Amino acid sequence: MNDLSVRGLVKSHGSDGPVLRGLDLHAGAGDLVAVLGPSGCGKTTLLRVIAGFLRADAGTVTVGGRVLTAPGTHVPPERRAVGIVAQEGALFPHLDVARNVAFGLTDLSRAERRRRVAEMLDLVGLAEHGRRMPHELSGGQQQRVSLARALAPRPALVLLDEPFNALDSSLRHGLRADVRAALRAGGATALLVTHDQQEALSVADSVAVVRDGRVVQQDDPRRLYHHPVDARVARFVGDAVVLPGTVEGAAGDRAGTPLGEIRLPGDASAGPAGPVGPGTPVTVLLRPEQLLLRPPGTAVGGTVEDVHFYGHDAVVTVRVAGLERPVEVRHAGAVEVRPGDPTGLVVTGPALLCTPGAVPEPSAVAGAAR
Ligand SMILES: Nc1ncnc2c1ncn2[C@@H]1O[C@H](COP(=O)(O)OP(=O)(O)OP(=O)(O)O)[C@@H](O)[C@H]1O
Repeated sequence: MNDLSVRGLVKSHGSDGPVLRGLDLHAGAGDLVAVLGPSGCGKTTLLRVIAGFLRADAGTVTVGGRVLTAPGTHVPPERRAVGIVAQEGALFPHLDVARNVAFGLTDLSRAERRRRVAEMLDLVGLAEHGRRMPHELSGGQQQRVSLARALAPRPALVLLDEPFNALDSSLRHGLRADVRAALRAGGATALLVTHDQQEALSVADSVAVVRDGRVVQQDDPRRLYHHPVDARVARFVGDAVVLPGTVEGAAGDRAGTPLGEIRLPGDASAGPAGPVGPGTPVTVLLRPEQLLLRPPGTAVGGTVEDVHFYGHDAVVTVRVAGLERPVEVRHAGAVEVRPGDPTGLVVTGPALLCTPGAVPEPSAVAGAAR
């Protein structure tokens, strides 16, 4: 079984401090794991170490129990059985599509090679394009060929480095789903590097969030979104509404906030600063979709400041007494309110996170910067 295990990986480029600082990551056999992190956090460095293009300073990489990188061990890239899909396809421009896909199939007979190429082109929906040259293909088609080429030699692991980056958003959406389906059908374990959280959440079986050269949380997409380990992860994988609050109730399981009383998540009473008792100031995070508009006078009152219509939904910003900045409400369906209208607001479900202490500046952030 081709599971990938990365343990304690350390890597510096030259004399600068390490880019990878003891990174741990796991991908089950056949899983697609997204590596998500901001630009410069070390995602490409991680892929290059796993592919064997870079030597690690410390740590191990194993695939299916086979040690590829470890102290004193460095299997060369061509012997790792790792397929790579680069940012812009990187097809050989002088070879047609079929020859590009056949490139790594040197061990097969001519007939077997032809069969495998046809199978791979079929898998990525390009069965009729074998004789085309790369420059005769769209960007999305080139990425499909690149995936077919990577999968053709039946690699144990496929590494995809921001493969949809150069494509426009309508194309990205369709290609993501096709790539995911092709990877599943091909049965390879895959690591997809991206800085796009929607991409990570929508295609991956699990998402590893990288920060400062380490994986700070690896979880399935739903758990990551609903149970982030800290506020930075919460705000990196989605928009957040940040509110000041005060713990209430003998059990310390609720917080009073300018948006009313909010239930705290299960483990909130033992935050990083220790047990949080009644009266303690806290910072409460919600997802914008937890806020609902209600008729004025029936809930916490506010004033509509702005309405941004996006077709499938609208974002309504509402000013509420006690909050320095307006909150954003994601509203599905017809939007009846206009700037200046009074409105009511309710919070559904428990807080996403609760941390002891006052809200860091700015004090109410909706759609936090990533
Ligand atoms: N060959 C190199 N020599 C020196 N520094 C490097 C080298 N390659 C990368 N770096 C540095 O290492 C850090 C991590 O780079 P890396 O490309 O791994 O990040 P990334 O997360 O993939 O970024 P991006 O999303 O922008 O591609 C950056 O600060 C980068 O400048």
